[in-house]
Amino acid sequence: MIEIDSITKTYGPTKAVDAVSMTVETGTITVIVGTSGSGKTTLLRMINRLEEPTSGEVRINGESTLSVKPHILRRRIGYAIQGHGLFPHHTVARNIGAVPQLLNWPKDKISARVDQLLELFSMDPAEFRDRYPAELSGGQQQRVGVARALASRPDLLLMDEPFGALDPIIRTRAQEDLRHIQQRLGSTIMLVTHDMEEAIRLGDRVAVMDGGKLVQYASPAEIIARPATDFVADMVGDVERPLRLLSLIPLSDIVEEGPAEGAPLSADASLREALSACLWSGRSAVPIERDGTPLGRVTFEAIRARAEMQA
Ligand SMILES: Nc1ncnc2c1ncn2[C@@H]1O[C@H](COP(=O)(O)OP(=O)(O)OP(=O)(O)O)[C@@H](O)[C@H]1O
Repeated sequence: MIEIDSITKTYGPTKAVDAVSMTVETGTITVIVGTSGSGKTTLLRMINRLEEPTSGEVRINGESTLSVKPHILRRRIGYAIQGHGLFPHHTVARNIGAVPQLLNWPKDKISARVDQLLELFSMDPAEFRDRYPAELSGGQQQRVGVARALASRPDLLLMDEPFGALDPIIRTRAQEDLRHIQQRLGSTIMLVTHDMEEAIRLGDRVAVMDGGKLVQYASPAEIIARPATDFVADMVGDVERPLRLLSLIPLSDIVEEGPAEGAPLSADASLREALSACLWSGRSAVPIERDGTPLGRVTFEAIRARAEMQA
């Protein structure tokens, strides 16, 4: 559990972060979202002490970060930033293994961990472990950057706009990968973005920052349904509200018996994805499966009925 206790950072007259308190449960994704200059990055960087707080404290599993030397703390906390920050002259394997190596893990354990992470990120180890960053696509570089941050099984992974540089399609894929991997590994992640869509898609909890203050800290559903301030409501935006709500509901909620044509969707996919599939292919229903086993179908009508219920 991460406890952020009334943490403040002032730069001269500017309160970059103003008495923010929040508790993050182990094994969850918390997304910090806000406009430019709202203090997101400063808040994140105070957690691994890349910035020292002016006042307040962060505790990780009960232990104050102030009682741990910053370089030791940063080995225990993964950090991934936009543009990945890979070492250009090191191979993919050496990049991913950088922190385990600092921690003196045995070579074969590092090697096994590198291969496991590459596989998790859908990159064949035989093909990719000896390549250099320049020999990867932008999306692959980003995945290696995240794999590196996860390599030593950190207590916590901090991510600052990790997908900011990716085009929208790769970005969605990268978000799905991260969700999947986070669930597999049970990691605790705090991620900064200015994109509310990303916050809602990824976050178990969403923290909305405005002018250095935490204005709302709640589940995505709560943020959408009951924005605490006009600022939050603006960030959520009214136009896409029904679609955003649909993106929170898994297909398993409304799956029914019966046939449907075409490519199946996973029961964990959202109603929004099923709606897109129906509209894109002109189908009135899509088949649903879980791990390859057919479960039934979701109909366009059922999605519409559910959207009306939510509105
Ligand atoms: N080293 C610094 N010296 C002075 N002021 C700073 C410093 N770092 C940040 N600030 C100020 O603190 C405020 C919050 O900055 P921060 O980078 O945390 O915002 P942000 O929400 O991450 O913004 P962005 O999305 O643009 O990165 C801004 O007003 C910024 O100008």
